[in-house]
Amino acid sequence: MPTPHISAAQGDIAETVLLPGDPYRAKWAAETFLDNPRLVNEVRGMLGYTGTYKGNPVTIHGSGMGMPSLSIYANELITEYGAKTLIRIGSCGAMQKSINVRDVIIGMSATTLSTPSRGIFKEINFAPCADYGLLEKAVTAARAKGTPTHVGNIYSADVFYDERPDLNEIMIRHGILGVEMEAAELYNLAARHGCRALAVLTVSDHLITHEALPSSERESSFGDMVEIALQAAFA
Ligand SMILES: O=P(O)(O)O[C@H]1O[C@H](CO)[C@@H](O)[C@H]1O
Ligand SMILES: O=c1cc[nH]c(=O)[nH]1
Repeated sequence: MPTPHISAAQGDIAETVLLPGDPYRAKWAAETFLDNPRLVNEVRGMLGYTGTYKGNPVTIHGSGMGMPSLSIYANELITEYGAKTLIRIGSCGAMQKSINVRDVIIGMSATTLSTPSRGIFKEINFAPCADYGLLEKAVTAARAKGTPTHVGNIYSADVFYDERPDLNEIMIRHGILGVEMEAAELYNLAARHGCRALAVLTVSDHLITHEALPSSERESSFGDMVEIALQAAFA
């Protein structure tokens, strides 16, 4: 049954869903890595494609930017379309000197100031964490590809233009690898609904060195991340 934000028919969404923030990354990844990709959603321009990877059905669907947006799509994909494995494929800013632009960061856990789940967790400081099986398979796939990869705690921020530089300093001092804006709520929702979730991120810019990936190089750098996510899902 179509939802307020997804017009796909039942059966048009695969149990495995890759979630980039950017709907055009969904289009590019589906057309580059899937066999027979077809458009299954374009409500509000949030593109979703379903195809196969090595014979396995996969949907690649935009999540939009930020946890409230991701929450809408992940909720509908899980509760109305039966998604079981959800892997975010996103960009992030590096927060440690040992990490370089183009490296991959896999989010073992995700620190936040708040999430859309705050209302139900109340006094509980729930620790959003990745599915270990997916994480292990993603690490194996990344090592096999030779992609420089870092695994650990990430920061899912509520704002891109942060007026609190002291927060980043505290995150850096506590070993946070990188900052992005969706993974924590994806992990919360996966825990609530008995799904598997993981965030595989490509470093697009560096909060300490201020280096940034030129837009001309983004696609080729993001390709490793997509392949790592697909291999983790089906290993
Ligand atoms: O590249 P995506 O997947 O959108 O991820 C990152 O980029 C956006 C901010 O520019 C946020 O969504 C952040 O999480
Ligand atoms: O959320 C994000 C994504 C990329 N780079 C950042 O600094 N923040």
